[in-house]
Amino acid sequence: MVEFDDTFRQHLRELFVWRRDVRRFRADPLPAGAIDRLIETACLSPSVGLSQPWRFVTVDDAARRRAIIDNFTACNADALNCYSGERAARYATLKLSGLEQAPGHLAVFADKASDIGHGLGRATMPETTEYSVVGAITAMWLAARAESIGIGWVSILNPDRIHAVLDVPDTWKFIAYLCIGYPEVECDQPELEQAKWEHRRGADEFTLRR
Ligand SMILES: Cc1cc2c(cc1C)N(C[C@H](O)[C@H](O)[C@H](O)COP(=O)(O)O)c1[nH]c(=O)[nH]c(=O)c1N2
Repeated sequence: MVEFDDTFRQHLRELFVWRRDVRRFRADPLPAGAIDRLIETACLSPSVGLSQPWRFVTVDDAARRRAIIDNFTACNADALNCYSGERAARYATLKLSGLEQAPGHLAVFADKASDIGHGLGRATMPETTEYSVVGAITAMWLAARAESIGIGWVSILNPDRIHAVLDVPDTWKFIAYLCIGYPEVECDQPELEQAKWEHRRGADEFTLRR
């Protein structure tokens, strides 16, 4: 039986507070096996019916990385066009990916066709497959921070294009593209908050009592 004491709980709380979405990476490479270790930790996550629907693709090929970066650039330009006035001006100043600098690139998919788990828990809520994968990504995000490794989630991408670039099975649904590396700075405040785009709100704003 493993027990966790107050000191551990304090550290765990700090881990949650100091985990960041990282877009600014140092150039130094990740230690050998770091991403594999993070994937192994992610695989300890809960999943509907123990289906483990997460599928990971490490992207090291320079041409594929370039194609992903080009897709981000195009999608980000489209996103900018959805804003106007002061909000557009502010959006244009945001750095919304570390794709160019990050030493590690990891795409994450949900396998919608896997038999693992025998369908348990998915009949009325097939979307629990995707929920399971997002949970695993969150676990990986925290595990990385515990090793001073930063992760940045990039969603300003076209899923069909990501499929084509990475040549993965049709039954895999694109969930996330992660940039992984050592952050330039550590901070306890989201970058979007520092940029005055949005601020973190307290739990009371999101909690109903019935
Ligand atoms: C599903 C999803 C998708 C994205 C993100 C997150 C999640 C959960 N985030 C990161 C997001 O902006 C960030 O988590 C919040 O701003 C809060 O900051 P911290 O994660 O606490 O640093 C994110 N950030 C970014 O710069 N580009 C992006 O495309 C995305 N996409």
